[in-house]
Amino acid sequence: MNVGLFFGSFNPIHVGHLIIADTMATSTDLDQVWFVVSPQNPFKKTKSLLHEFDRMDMVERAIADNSRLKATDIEFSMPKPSYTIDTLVRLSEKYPQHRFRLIMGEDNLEQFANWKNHEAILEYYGLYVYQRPRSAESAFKTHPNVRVVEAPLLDISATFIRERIRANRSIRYMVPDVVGEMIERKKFYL
Ligand SMILES: Nc1ncnc2c1ncn2[C@@H]1O[C@H](COP(=O)(O)OP(=O)(O)OP(=O)(O)O)[C@@H](O)[C@H]1O
Ligand SMILES: O=C(O)c1ccc[n+]([C@@H]2O[C@H](COP(=O)([O-])O)[C@@H](O)[C@H]2O)c1
Repeated sequence: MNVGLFFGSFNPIHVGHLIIADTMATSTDLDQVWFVVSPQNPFKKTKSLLHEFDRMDMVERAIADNSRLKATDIEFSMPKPSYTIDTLVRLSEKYPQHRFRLIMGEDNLEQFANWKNHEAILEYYGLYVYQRPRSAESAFKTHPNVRVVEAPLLDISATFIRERIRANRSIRYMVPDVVGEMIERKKFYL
């Protein structure tokens, strides 16, 4: 199977993430998209970052009814901070039957040259890039293993959602109902 990997904190997962993942899974040769939930980075501890198990739980609930979307907690047991190339290698060892690619917003291409072994990521895995509202042109877009995929632009972020919750404002339609209910029940981000 061709599997696209979508990395993130998902604090919480929102419609911006879900629409990209579903668009990638249904308009390319990717058979599935897996959300790779990043653990708490020991160097980047922020008060609003929920425990990794709670973020994973929200992702799993959000995608439960979509057979093309999956989630993995593989980085929870890896040395922190986890480098993307190490996770790609680990996943390829664990699932030799799958071919993994990296899904990335155009904005992340700006820093991509500084990533650990980014040449190996390009050569052995490849990138599926989607447009973002604000991002500069990147030379990586013309690389033979970089594919630009058309997807809707949704200018929404987990930061914006957390701010709305703290201000007691509605986040309806910004996250799936099951995620909104869990956030409310567990009093997350208040
Ligand atoms: N609205 C969106 N549309 C497309 N991609 C997004 C959107 N929001 C975030 N992403 C991308 O999804 C990946 C995971 O995102 P992340 O979990 O950091 O969410 P976030 O909404 O950017 O969070 P935060 O606001 O807390 O930084 C990142 O590569 C990020 O660039
Ligand atoms: O592997 C790397 O060198 C690397 C460097 C910076 C970022 N990343 C990955 O890119 C994603 C977004 O990172 P950040 O720092 O913008 O939250 C996240 O999944 C990181 O693991 C990866």
